[in-house]
Amino acid sequence: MIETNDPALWRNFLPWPDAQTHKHTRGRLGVVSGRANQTGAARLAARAGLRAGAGLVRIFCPPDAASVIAPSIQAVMLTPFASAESLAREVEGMDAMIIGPAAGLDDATIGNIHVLAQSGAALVIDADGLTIFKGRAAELFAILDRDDILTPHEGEFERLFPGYLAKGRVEAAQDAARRAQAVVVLKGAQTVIASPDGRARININDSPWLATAGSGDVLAGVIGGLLAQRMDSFDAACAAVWMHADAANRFGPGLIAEDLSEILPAVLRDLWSAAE
Ligand SMILES: NC(=O)C1=CN([C@@H]2O[C@H](COP(=O)(O)OP(=O)(O)OC[C@H]3O[C@@H](n4cnc5c(N)ncnc54)[C@H](O)[C@@H]3O)[C@@H](O)[C@H]2O)[C@@H](O)CC1
Ligand SMILES: Nc1ncnc2c1ncn2[C@@H]1O[C@H](COP(=O)(O)OP(=O)(O)O)[C@@H](O)[C@H]1O
Repeated sequence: MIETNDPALWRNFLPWPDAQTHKHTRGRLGVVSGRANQTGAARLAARAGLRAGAGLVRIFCPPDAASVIAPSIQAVMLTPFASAESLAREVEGMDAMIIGPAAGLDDATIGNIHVLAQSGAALVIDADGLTIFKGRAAELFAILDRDDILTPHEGEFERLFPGYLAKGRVEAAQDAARRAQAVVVLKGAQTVIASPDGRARININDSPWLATAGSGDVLAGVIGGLLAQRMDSFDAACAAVWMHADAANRFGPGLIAEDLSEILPAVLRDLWSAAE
């Protein structure tokens, strides 16, 4: 069944803090950064995750990237790691992890995804985290859980699910979610969100102003922020896609990826006011 993605479907499941909440109970989100010259994408995702309400957000970076990232973050925290084994130790206790934005197309990214899949955190896998599995997608699908989320644009989708798009975007995303046994967010005008149980929603508030570098990294961050707060993965993906597009529509001309996280509070405020 295909539904139109609408706040009425998930607004009452959005996570809000209450008097008993502290930052650790609100949800811990981690983002894996690329090397020193590729850190912007992780920073965009981390800030968006914090804005989406994760209580604590930490970037995990290769050692050479630490001195680049440290001066450009404030509330977001930073932990360098030197190997997949050390990443495995450092991410203990994380509720959700994002990997892929500018992660690097090398074996280290594959090794890092393998250890994150064992970590107990819900995963958002985007960008290089998808592309690196071109020609070996079964290896990725074998380690995913049903609460993990893949966020391909059409180019990345074709690398993991060759030929599927010939059936049309909705059927392609549904088949992909069944094949991967994970939630699939097929990005683009009218983003399709598909669950491994066959449900699918199509987003219709998309904004062409989102066609700008880094906007997908911000979407990964919003999804991760909601996941870290233990929102159901399919609903979190639907909510994040709608909120991301709503932020872009509110900003309009001149939008760059950095703007999206700054508009998010207004989007959240309206959803909070309307929650029952
Ligand atoms: N501030 C940053 O540090 C940013 C880093 N980014 C990262 O930079 C790395 C490389 O990004 P690239 O843009 O080269 O990689 P892509 O995989 O996005 O693009 C490579 C090729 O894929 C095809 N493609 C791209 N988008 C498509 C679409 N929507 N539909 C169909 N085909 C499409 C095009 O042929 C393109 O040349 C990624 O890891 C990405 O996460 C980007 O997210 C942009 C911002
Ligand atoms: N023409 C468009 N209309 C609506 N949304 C778009 C359009 N182009 C891109 N987007 C959205 O912008 C984001 C781009 O993500 P992505 O391609 O991963 O970019 P990046 O890798 O630069 O972050 C996605 O959320 C996608 O749905």
